[in-house]
Amino acid sequence: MTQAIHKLVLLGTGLIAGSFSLALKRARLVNKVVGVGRNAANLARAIELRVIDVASHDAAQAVEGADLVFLGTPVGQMGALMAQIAPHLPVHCIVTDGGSTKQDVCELYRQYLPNQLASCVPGHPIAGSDLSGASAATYGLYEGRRVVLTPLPETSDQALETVQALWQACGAIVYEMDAKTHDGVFAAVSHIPHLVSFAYMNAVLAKDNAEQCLDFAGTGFRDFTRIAGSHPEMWRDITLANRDAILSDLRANAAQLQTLIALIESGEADALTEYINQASQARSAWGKKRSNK
Ligand SMILES: NC(=O)c1ccc[n+]([C@@H]2O[C@H](COP(=O)([O-])OP(=O)(O)OC[C@H]3O[C@@H](n4cnc5c(N)ncnc54)[C@H](O)[C@@H]3O)[C@@H](O)[C@H]2O)c1
Ligand SMILES: O=C(O)C(=O)C[C@]1(C(=O)O)C=C[C@H](O)C=C1
Repeated sequence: MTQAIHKLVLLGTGLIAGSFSLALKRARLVNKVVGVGRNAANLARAIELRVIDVASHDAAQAVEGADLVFLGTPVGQMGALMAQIAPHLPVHCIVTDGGSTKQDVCELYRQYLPNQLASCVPGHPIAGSDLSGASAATYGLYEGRRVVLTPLPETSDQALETVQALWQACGAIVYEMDAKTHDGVFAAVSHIPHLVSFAYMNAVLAKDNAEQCLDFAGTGFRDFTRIAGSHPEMWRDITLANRDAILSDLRANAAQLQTLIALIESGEADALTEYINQASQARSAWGKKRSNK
């Protein structure tokens, strides 16, 4: 059982940070939550929904007296926020984040918080949705879900153990990974599916009868494109931050499409069946394995 946090500050009060706050409140592990944001209506809604207790537009002032800071903005905003809070962070305050990419965020900790690295714990919850803002925050978002921490060599055992225990109190299962491995894995199984879904959606929109196509779209379309409705700024930042791994995997995906085109052009039915069968078996096995856990 970890000690309760007296003051938690959310830098960015949206789905990810808000759900962290709600889960910790439910576990009675936090006394006061200050939410920092750019959007007054979102902050007002966060107070209404009890996601936060106090709203602020001033990150530097908000972190005074904090014992935990959670960065919950798109990754492209995190450097500027770290720079703002650096001179105001209490000595033992732990700083963590929920950013979807980790090599860039680790580099930002080094650049902007060089004297506080022992208290910095980069992290990434593998849970979320296509919805955003404080009103999308839910108590149970992290229950049974994975969280990957990518500690810096300087991160202290005490800071790491505290963040691990807080995520566990949210119901999450915590793993550790180095940041490069993390970014490679999540390029393949998170970033590429989103980008392919955006590209596919745009391909449908470019058709002459796009409206008619969308009108008749069924559950296959719905399942494949849910994530195309995700937040543009967040996905722009992820894509630019993890450029190399994403480009390499996007090219591999384009090569698969070329293989598929060649199979269809040649009319090789057995080879086409085998191509689809390989994917189908692997997806079914993944589904069974996950539902057993
Ligand atoms: N959505 C997901 O499925 C998911 C999953 C895991 C991790 N993440 C990561 O978590 C982070 C937050 O994502 P989210 O889904 O909660 O987004 P969100 O849009 O719900 O919340 C982000 C909040 O940050 C605020 N914000 C942006 N720039 C700011 C700034 N400079 N100062 C103060 N506030 C600012 C926005 O107004 C918004 O309220 C991102 O880094 C994202 O990559 C998202
Ligand atoms: O459920 C969704 O909508 C998500 O896309 C969540 C999802 C993902 O699984 O790819 C998105 C981004 C992350 O950083 C982590 C989780």
